[in-house]
Amino acid sequence: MSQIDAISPAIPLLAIFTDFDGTLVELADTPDSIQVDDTLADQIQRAVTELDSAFAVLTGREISDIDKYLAPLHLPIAGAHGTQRRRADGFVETVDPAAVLGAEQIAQALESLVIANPSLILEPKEGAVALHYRQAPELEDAVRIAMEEAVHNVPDFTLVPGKMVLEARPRAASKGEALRAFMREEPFLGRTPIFIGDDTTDEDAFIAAQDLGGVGIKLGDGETAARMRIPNVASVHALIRGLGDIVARDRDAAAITH
Ligand SMILES: O=P(O)(O)OC[C@H]1O[C@H](O[C@H]2O[C@H](CO)[C@@H](O)[C@H](O)[C@H]2O)[C@H](O)[C@@H](O)[C@@H]1O
Repeated sequence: MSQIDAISPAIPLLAIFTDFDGTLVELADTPDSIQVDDTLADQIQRAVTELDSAFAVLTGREISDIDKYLAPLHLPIAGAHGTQRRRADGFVETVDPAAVLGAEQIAQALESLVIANPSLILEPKEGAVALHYRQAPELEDAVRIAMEEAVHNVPDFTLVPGKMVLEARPRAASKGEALRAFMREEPFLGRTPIFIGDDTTDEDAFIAAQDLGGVGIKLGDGETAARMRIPNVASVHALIRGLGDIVARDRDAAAITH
């Protein structure tokens, strides 16, 4: 083996993108009752360091939510299904005012259904809306009908089904578009993207990662465009640790050889 072979990276320079709920943390009964592993922020920080900060979260939650759960980290994040975006340099893009207004109108239109059915959870976000029926699965059809009506009056919005939730977001925003935007910028530029997710709302980002020469990794069962699968949240944590280990090993090997 030549010296060059000995120090060449075992894997290409990677950019890691990951979903949050159901991927970095287990699903819970309500959005606020998730349990975040005490070591998660440290594990991610190590990967961030080893990957030269090419690590971002693409989530349906708002950016502020992820900051709270992953404190003290302040990662690049696409929030509210790509409606919000904080770049790696910390700059937070302005959310389209039409999206903010549209989401407010949709949330308002759903209020009477939620008042009549307190087991539903309405989660208004900046530029998107989630209506959760995990506590009342029998209301799935009522939720769909109400959401369709609400979105009908706000034409630039579309509905995306998630896990026991129906969400409304602007047609122009998606996790796939967010991944593509990050990949045009440092420190992601030129790297090979990996996106890990568990839900139908992650499909756009699997496709985007694969279009850009990378790979989508789907957690769990279900039809998917992702080329790889991973069984559970614990395996996602192990993968993130493992990728950090490989990069560190390559760097150390290169340092010894030089
Ligand atoms: O894109 P993600 O990071 O996966 O976020 C998707 C949605 O996750 C949250 O809802 C889901 O998780 C809740 C907590 O486990 C669960 O109770 C709910 O049934 C799930 O749909 C979050 O509340 C939403 O805002 C996100 O869009």
